[in-house]
Amino acid sequence: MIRVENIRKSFAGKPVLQDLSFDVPDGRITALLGANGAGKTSCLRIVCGLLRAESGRVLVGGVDPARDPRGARRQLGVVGDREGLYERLTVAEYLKIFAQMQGLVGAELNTALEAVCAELELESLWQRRVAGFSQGERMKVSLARALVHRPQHLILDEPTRGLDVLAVRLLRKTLLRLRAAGTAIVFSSHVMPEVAELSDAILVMSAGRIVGRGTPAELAQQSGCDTLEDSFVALAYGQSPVQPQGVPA
Ligand SMILES: Nc1ncnc2c1ncn2[C@@H]1O[C@H](COP(=O)(O)OP(=O)(O)OP(=O)(O)O)[C@@H](O)[C@H]1O
Repeated sequence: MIRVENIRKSFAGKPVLQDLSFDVPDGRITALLGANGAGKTSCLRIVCGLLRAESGRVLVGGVDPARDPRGARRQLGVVGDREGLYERLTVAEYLKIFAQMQGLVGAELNTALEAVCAELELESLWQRRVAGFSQGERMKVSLARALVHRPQHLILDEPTRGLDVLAVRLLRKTLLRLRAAGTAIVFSSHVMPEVAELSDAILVMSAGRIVGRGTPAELAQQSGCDTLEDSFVALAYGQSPVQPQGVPA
């Protein structure tokens, strides 16, 4: 489980996360849904230990990434907003380095590489250099890097950005398989259908705060709206749904 307790963060005196608290349980997919600049990436970077909160605490499987970044990283897979792929390496070389950095060696290393290659359908890319890969191919490699050490927790920052339908389907299939295996998954997005379809719980973020949480049905109840999009607009911006022309509000 990932636990976020009362985290605060400012940049140049401007608060971007304000007393944020939530849990991401094992075997569940949680979505951070928010407009541009709501604070999703900053929040996920703090959970990964890439950014320090000014106050509050994060626990990843009981480990605080601010105190024990290596311990937390062993339990975390991260698909970030910046890909960090090494263009000159083949997929096999690249994933081997990351698996070794996670402490895998010998037969365990080979088994992990074979498994991730098969699960993410990477066979045809395995011996190719990353330079020149499409967006979908790059996402597969990023996801493979995040999963090669079989982490208990997975964090994805806008994972479907720029992907075509087949790549989105593979990602969705992978996340559902991991959820069934008990992985705690949190992803950020502003794509409503994707969030509605994939997540067990949605955290609506606005200006660094959580302004709604629950399933799409629970958010609809909280906001008095019918659709997730209308619920989001009502909760994040305090606006009523747009009425079709000719229909009184
Ligand atoms: N390193 C930084 N220095 C200064 N300001 C920053 C920095 N990182 C983020 N911010 C600011 O913090 C706020 C939240 O940014 P963040 O990237 O967390 O939002 P987001 O919800 O992920 O947005 P998007 O959907 O556009 O990716 C924004 O106003 C952004 O400009």
